Amino acid sequence: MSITIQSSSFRQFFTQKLLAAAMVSLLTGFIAVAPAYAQEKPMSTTNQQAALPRVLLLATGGTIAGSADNRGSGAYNSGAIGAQQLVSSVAGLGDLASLSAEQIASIGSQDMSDDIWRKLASRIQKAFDQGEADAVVITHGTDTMEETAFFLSLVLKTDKPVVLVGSMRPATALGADGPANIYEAVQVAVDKESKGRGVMVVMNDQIDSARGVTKTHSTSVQTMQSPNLGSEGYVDLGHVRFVKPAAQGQFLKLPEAPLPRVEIIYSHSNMDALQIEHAMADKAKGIVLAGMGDGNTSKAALAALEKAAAQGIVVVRSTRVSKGYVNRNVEVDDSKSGFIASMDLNPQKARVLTQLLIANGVTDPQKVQEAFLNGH
Ligand SMILES: NC(=O)C[C@H](N)C(=O)O
Repeated sequence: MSITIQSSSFRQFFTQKLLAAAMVSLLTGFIAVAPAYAQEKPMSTTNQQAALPRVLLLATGGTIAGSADNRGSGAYNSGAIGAQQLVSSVAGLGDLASLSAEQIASIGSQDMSDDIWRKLASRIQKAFDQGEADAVVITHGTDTMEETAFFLSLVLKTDKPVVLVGSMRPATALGADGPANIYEAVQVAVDKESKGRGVMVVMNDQIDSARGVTKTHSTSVQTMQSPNLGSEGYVDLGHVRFVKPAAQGQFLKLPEAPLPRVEIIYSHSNMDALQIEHAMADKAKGIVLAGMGDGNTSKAALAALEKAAAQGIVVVRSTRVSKGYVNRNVEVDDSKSGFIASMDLNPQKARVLTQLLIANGVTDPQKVQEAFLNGH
């Protein structure tokens, strides 16, 4: 909205300049209005365009780009609609920003890969380093959105906003949530207060940090939440309202793909050591335990994990519980066993951080633990 005011006040300013030029010309006896107009007009066009922030939209697929033959059945193809079509389907976007769109991938985010992460990270870093964009918006499936967001937040070196957005209903659905989510994502991306907040997720009027956010519902549009850290803010009837101060986490160098092998092992009653032994035999560089409660598991599994840690495998205790921290040395003696407690990070995010740390040569349990504490 401020852009509309700026452009109309510029028109006022321009009209005044034009009138002034005409009066001067008349007074001096020269018909100089036309040259004055010719001089001023290109300036006005350039300035109006310059007033709009430049947003680079990178499309990766997901339900937000999903298309269904039958509006009622629930079945659809993820990633069927291209970046340009997505952008042009959202009325009013052109008033918010000067947008350019690129297709990075066309997948359901269940197929997200290290290669696409690298592509995304490199493209964004280049766009910022070369001054091509003031902000980036990424359209992405919701299944692994939290992992991509967290990965990017760790490897991008910028204070410019990066916003991930998705939807729970395909673009062809009645009441599709994608267009409103894209509009709000761009609103957040161009908001002055978004600078220095790192990577964010915007969906269903809510703004969440890359570190805090997780998918909490398999089908509802109100799925993205930050159970441990709380939301960063809201988009409230067109107003972007942050409720937390800006903060950015740690930076790790972008490694080559594929990232080191780190397995997530889900804990359950009557658990033996078999899966852990398989991970060790498969040469996993790290194991993240999706433990019970505060990151617990059976005696048999614990003994196997101790063996893994003794062999130099990075062992992180997280939890299968959807809310709460995993703290050090509660029911498990992490200091004795060489384990790392995941703190606020769920297993899938603990895996991303562990992979990046190992790729950056950080494997000492104490150093890994420090990295888990950094930025939460
Ligand atoms: N709502 C979604 O976007 C789910 C979809 N499977 C995806 O992650 O691509």
